[in-house]
Amino acid sequence: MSKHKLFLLRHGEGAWNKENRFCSWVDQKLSENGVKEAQECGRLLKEQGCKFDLVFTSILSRSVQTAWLVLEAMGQEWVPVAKSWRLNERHYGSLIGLNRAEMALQHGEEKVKLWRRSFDMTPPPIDESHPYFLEIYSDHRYTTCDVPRERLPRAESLKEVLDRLLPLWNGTIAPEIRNGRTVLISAHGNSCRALLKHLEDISDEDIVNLTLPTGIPVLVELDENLKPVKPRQLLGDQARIQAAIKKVEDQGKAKASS
Ligand SMILES: O=C(O)[C@@H](CO)OP(=O)(O)O
Repeated sequence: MSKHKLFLLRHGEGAWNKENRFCSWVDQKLSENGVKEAQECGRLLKEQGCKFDLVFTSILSRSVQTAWLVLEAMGQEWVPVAKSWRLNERHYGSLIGLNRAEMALQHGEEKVKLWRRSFDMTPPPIDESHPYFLEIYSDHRYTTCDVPRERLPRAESLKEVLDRLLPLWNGTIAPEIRNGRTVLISAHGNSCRALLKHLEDISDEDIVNLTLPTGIPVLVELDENLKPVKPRQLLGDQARIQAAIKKVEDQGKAKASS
């Protein structure tokens, strides 16, 4: 029997989702469309009568901004929000800033799909010569993490995302849920995929086929052991959701940028 409701949310569209560049740890804000998606999500959750006790976000602005907009649209601005780098988007290493469609042209769509969606492939690490290295590692936010800056990742597979996310899940989020709190996690495509893999025990092979659209709340109903009692539900208009998933998948199709 369902005992707990957990809501996962990939932030609304960011400026680089639109430009089709790997964004990862670069701190892009939401696009105009992303703002609308987050507000729409809040309206939908309000309509469904959701009441949150606690929200978790990453320390990237697009996930924080999404949480604010959702809570504002729900009239639940008072709900406490906790932030952790452990919910950040996957670190895409030296791929950060590159255009996915151009990468598919150069390396093939299969390779880009593996980089984007496989469980244990780590992209080449970022180094000091990378155009976004300084912007990321000199940012004050990374001095506030529970690991020293030198030990923060330089690239991550989905498996490594799950490894850094699990201490937050097991140590903080899961106990709150067990205590009866209704939690919203406003995070990123790959941090949500990693958590879903863990909760639903998705195999390394099958996780390749899980893509999450921006701004669509995912409801996971859990039993007292925090095991899902039914398939996850992506809330909203199902035709729109399928189109939004296809849009994200198509970002990896080969195309020269104009
Ligand atoms: O750019 C990123 O960091 C992520 C999410 O936007 O990209 P992808 O969908 O390719 O994993």
